[in-house]
Amino acid sequence: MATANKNLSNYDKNTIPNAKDFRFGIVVSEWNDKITEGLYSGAEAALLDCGALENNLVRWNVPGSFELIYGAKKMIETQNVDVVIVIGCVIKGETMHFEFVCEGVTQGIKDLNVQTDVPVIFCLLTDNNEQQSIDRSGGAHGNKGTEAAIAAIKMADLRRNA
Ligand SMILES: Nc1c(NC[C@H](O)[C@H](O)[C@H](O)CO)[nH]c(=O)[nH]c1=O
Ligand SMILES: CC(=O)[C@@H](O)COP(=O)(O)O
Repeated sequence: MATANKNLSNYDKNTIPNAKDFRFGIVVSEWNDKITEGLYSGAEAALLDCGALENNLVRWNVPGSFELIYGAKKMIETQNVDVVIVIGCVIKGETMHFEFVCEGVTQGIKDLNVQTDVPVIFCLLTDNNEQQSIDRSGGAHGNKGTEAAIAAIKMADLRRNA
């Protein structure tokens, strides 16, 4: 189902574990910061709405989405978090750079999920234009940051009970 047919901000709190006992790392790319701040706001609001404590949200900024990989790795190594959310927005330009950044981040985050014991949630927009990013960061299609926060709570709970 395409995002256009699914509001990314809809969730039922009755189906989500309480987040009060979990510690969240959130790594945010500064590239396209109007978009990434919108994604972060959606994620933060959902985490707090589901019981997360403000003091248990650890936010770091990195220059661009490619640096999300290293930022997440160091977050895991040093901050005693139960789960990490990486937030970025990659918008296609004139060259193949878009493809390499998107694939690189995808593979790097996948590797962290395989090689570490902390889930890393993939909140990366990979859009053809800025309007698609606006629509998915609190606009017409909701907020992928909200979606990522809910996934983070569920994965932290799975890890705790596994
Ligand atoms: N074009 C975008 C980038 N490019 C920068 C890279 O992510 C990286 O910071 C650089 O290659 C240095 O390592 N980053 C985004 O997050 N979004 C873009 O649209
Ligand atoms: C995804 C990007 O890195 C992008 O901003 C690069 O733009 P361009 O391909 O026009 O150099």
